[in-house]
Amino acid sequence: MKKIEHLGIAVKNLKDSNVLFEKLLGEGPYKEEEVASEGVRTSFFKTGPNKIELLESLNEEGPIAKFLTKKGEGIHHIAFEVEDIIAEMERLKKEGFQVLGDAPKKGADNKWVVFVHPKSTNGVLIELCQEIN
Ligand SMILES: CC[C@@H](C(=O)O)C(=O)SCCNC(=O)CCNC(=O)[C@H](O)C(C)(C)COP(=O)(O)OP(=O)(O)OC[C@H]1O[C@@H](n2cnc3c(N)ncnc32)[C@H](O)[C@@H]1OP(=O)(O)O
Ligand SMILES: [Co+2]
Repeated sequence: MKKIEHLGIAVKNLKDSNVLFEKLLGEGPYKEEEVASEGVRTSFFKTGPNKIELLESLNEEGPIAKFLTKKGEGIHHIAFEVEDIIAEMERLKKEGFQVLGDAPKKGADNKWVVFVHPKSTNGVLIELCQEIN
């Protein structure tokens, strides 16, 4: 794994949280993007070399809506950038992690993404991502 690519934070209201994080970080989001396949609207902030992804649910059944109901707002996942997402999926499966799905999906910010179930990673949802060329 190359580095932590972003931290994902589940929020109830993206507009309100954009204002809050702009106050916190001193700079507004550099982009907003809807990812219909995940049922989310996202905004991205830069903090030095690091990124924060805020996630608002577009529906009442998706992963962010469920997370907000069960746990409330807060850190939802850690995303790691990888060189070869397919190879990394296979490596993690062999190590006994529960990789979700058979193939990477198109995520936000021009990335292929795949997730690892939090039940197999000490309660932390992990995202692997690779830049789409
Ligand atoms: C914008 C695209 C992309 C990007 O480019 O960056 C994103 O970041 S999208 C982010 C949103 N998408 C996802 O989270 C997809 C992956 N998640 C899933 O597939 C599901 O959420 C899940 C992890 C498989 C859980 O789904 P499910 O079993 O249907 O729902 P439950 O809500 O009942 O959860 C079961 C169990 O797991 C706990 N849980 C769920 N989410 C998390 C989490 N983020 N962190 C820690 N724990 C989590 C949940 O609390 C339940 O626990 P128990 O109640 O103890 O059973
Ligand atoms: Co993410």
